[in-house]
Parts: sequence; structure tokens; C-alpha cells
Amino acid sequence: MKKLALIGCGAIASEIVEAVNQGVIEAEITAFMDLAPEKCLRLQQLAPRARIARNIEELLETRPDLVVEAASQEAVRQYALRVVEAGVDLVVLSAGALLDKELLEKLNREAEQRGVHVYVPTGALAGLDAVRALRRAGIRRLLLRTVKPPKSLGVEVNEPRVLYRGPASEAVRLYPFNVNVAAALSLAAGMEAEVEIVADPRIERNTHIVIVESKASRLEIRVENVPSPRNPRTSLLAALSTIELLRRITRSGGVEVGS
Ligand SMILES: NC(=O)C1=CN([C@@H]2O[C@H](COP(=O)(O)OP(=O)(O)OC[C@H]3O[C@@H](n4cnc5c(N)ncnc54)[C@H](OP(=O)(O)O)[C@@H]3O)[C@@H](O)[C@H]2O)C=CC1
Ligand SMILES: O=C([O-])CC(=O)C(=O)O
Repeated sequence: MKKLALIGCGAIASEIVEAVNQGVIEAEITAFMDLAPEKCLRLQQLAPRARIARNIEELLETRPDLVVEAASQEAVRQYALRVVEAGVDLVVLSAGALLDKELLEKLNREAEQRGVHVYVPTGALAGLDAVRALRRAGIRRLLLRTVKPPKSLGVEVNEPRVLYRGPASEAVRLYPFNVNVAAALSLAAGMEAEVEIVADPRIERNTHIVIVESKASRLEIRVENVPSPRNPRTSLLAALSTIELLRRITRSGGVEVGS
């Protein structure tokens, strides 16, 4: 059985721990880590054999096969390279950090040298398999329009308001907890997406609209996500997508559909 350690004990981590307990993910959790260790205590009740790590070295001492980052872009900058250097696979939710070319190149080089996998889940989006495939046909245009209820974006507005229009790298810097999807999309496409972020008081769902134009296909993907009851900025689908990825990684064998 694979051993799993979690960085971040918030909304996504909570769903992952429940999925491990339900046997959906075939893994044992060895460690939790969070800026606020008390947040780990609640999760530790569901995984009593797991240790609460005070730093990344303590987390790695529990010898995980796989570390899941569900914390922040800062956590990726702090710990991702260390995890890969330790020969441990990594799942990155706060993908915005990977739009830093220097960090991405270092991670990629280390991971290739050590035979380590760094996974970026499709998260709150859909269709990144098709976006990856369309790279080969050449992508001409890549757009993401994210529309969220104002409270998800930390603003108060009475009518729809465009908060941002511009490249993905700047979007993830200005809205680090709302558009990591822009980074996942850009990484899948191999080019930077143009992003628009809108606060809309008329909607209740975190909505992402992706447009991809290429010689082979035109994609228009609209995802209307129920926010996580634990964190309105995060869509429930982000946790479900991560659970699905972990289920596939930890499964010993069998038929799997989709790439
Ligand atoms: N790729 C995708 O599709 C998606 C990505 N995300 C991203 O995933 C991440 C996790 O989301 P979610 O579970 O909802 O977040 P939560 O805020 O619910 O939980 C994150 C936890 O991690 C802690 N944390 C933050 N930075 C660090 C650090 N450097 N070291 C250790 N712990 C840290 C936070 O502490 P504190 O609260 O004190 O900061 C918090 O307790 C976020 O960055 C989010 O933006 C979310 C949805 C979709
Ligand atoms: O969950 C979402 O809708 C998207 C999100 O927060 C992110 O990409 O950081």
C-alpha cells in the first residue's frame, strides 16, 4: 500500500483523508503538515497513525511515496524541490507557483533525473487531456474566463465586475487562491493563457470557461462548480479531481478510462 503525506490540512486535504478512510484511495497517510498544526489534529483523528510534522524534514522522515501539496503557492516554492530531491512523487494543487519558469525547469530536471513524477491535477477544470493532446496540432488561442461569487474573490460588488484581464502568470500572482486553474491550463497547453476574472453577485457557482482554438479542434468548456462547503474560493470538483488522480496512482492495477 502506498504511503501518502499531506501539506495543508484545509478543504482539499479533508476530502482526501475521507476518501482514504473510505478505501477509495488505497493508501496509508503517514504525515500531516500545516502552518497551523491544530488544523492537522482534526484530520489526525481520522488517521491516528499519521504524524503531525513540524517541518518538511519531519514529513519526509515518515518515508512517503507521494506528497500532496494542498496548501498555497508559497508552500510549493518552499517544499516542492525538496520533496523531489528526496525521490518522492508530488501532487501540486497550487499550480500557480509553477508558472515561475525557473522553478518549473529545476523541478522538471530533478524529477527526470530521479524518475520522480510531479502531477498537476485537472482540479476545478475539465478537459486538460484534450488540451494536452491539442498541443501537437498547435494551439492558436487559449482563454480562461473565471466567474465567481464576490465572496469567493474577497470583494463586495452589486453588479458583475471584471477584476482582471491579462496573462495567467499575473492572474495567479494577484489571485493566488482563485485561479490556479489558469496555471494548470497553461501548463497543459504549453503556452500562457489569457485570463479574465469576474466577480458576479448573481451566481452561486465558481464558473470556469475555457476556449481553445487549434487546427484540430475548437474546444469550449464550461464548468459550473459548487464551492467547497469548507472553503468558498475552492470548488468541490478540485478535491474530487485530486481524489480521482490519487485513486489511479495508488491502485495496483485494472482498467482505467481516459488519459
Ligand atoms: N488547481 C486547482 O484546480 C485548484 C487549486 N486550489 C488550490 O489548492 C490549495 C489548497 O486549497 P484548499 O484546501 O481549499 O485551501 P485551504 O485554505 O482550505 O487549506 C490550505 C491549508 O494550508 C495551509 N498552508 C498555507 N500555506 C502553507 C505552507 N506554506 N505550509 C504549510 N501549510 C500551509 C493553510 O494555512 P493558512 O490558512 O494559515 O494559510 C491552510 O490551513 C490552494 O492554494 C488553492 O488555491 C484550489 C482549488 C482548485
Ligand atoms: O476551485 C476553483 O474554482 C479554482 C481555484 O480556486 C483555483 O484554481 O485556485
